[in-house]
Amino acid sequence: MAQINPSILSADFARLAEEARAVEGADWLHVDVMDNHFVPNLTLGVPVVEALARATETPIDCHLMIEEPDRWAPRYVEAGAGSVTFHVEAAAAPVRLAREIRAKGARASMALKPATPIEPYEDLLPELDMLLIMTVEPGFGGQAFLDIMLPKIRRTRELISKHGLELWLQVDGGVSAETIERCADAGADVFVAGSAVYGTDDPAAAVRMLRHQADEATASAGWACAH
Ligand SMILES: O=C(CO)[C@@H](O)[C@H](O)COP(=O)(O)O
Repeated sequence: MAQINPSILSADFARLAEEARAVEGADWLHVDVMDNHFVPNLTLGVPVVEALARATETPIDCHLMIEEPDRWAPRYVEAGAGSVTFHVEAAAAPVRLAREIRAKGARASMALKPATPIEPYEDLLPELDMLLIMTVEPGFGGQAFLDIMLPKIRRTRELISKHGLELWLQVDGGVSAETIERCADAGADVFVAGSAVYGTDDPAAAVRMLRHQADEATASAGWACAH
């Protein structure tokens, strides 16, 4: 079944605990950490992730858009994140970092910005639990989905199949009722959605609707999710 991870970046930051609970039933709560260096925006850090982990039963999927992830990612596992994503463009030693995240008890995930190809990282895939393909330039919610990322999603799904991996394939940016089916058809199985969930009157219903759309598209495409 497709996983839907609402992005807290599109929530009301003055009511974070309430907004986190508004999407219980989602698979993971996606938490965007931005440092104003790796991306031109500043959001939240370790203490807020700790507070969110206490506030909701939904596991935390932490996306680090920061410099020096080798130094910081382990702190987010300690803060309670069940999955930690670092950007390969920022990591000094991605294999060592993925192993450290796993050793500390979280799922290890690596993200690629739109201009970063997957092919140089084929040999790293067995070290990961999830690969995140950004479908917008990281930094802000509410941007338009980049259709030109669909071939990269498709090629990544082929690599996952070729190596027989159970790696999850996440997409993030501009995912909505209008775009989720194309992502699922191309091979994504984990979908981050910010404005398409928190921009509605009923975030929990939006999660269910997106999941249904993704599942239908995956079934027609004929490949099976690893979860
Ligand atoms: O990482 C990011 C942005 O850099 C995302 O997680 C956004 O928060 C997604 O928001 P929408 O594009 O779905 O509104």
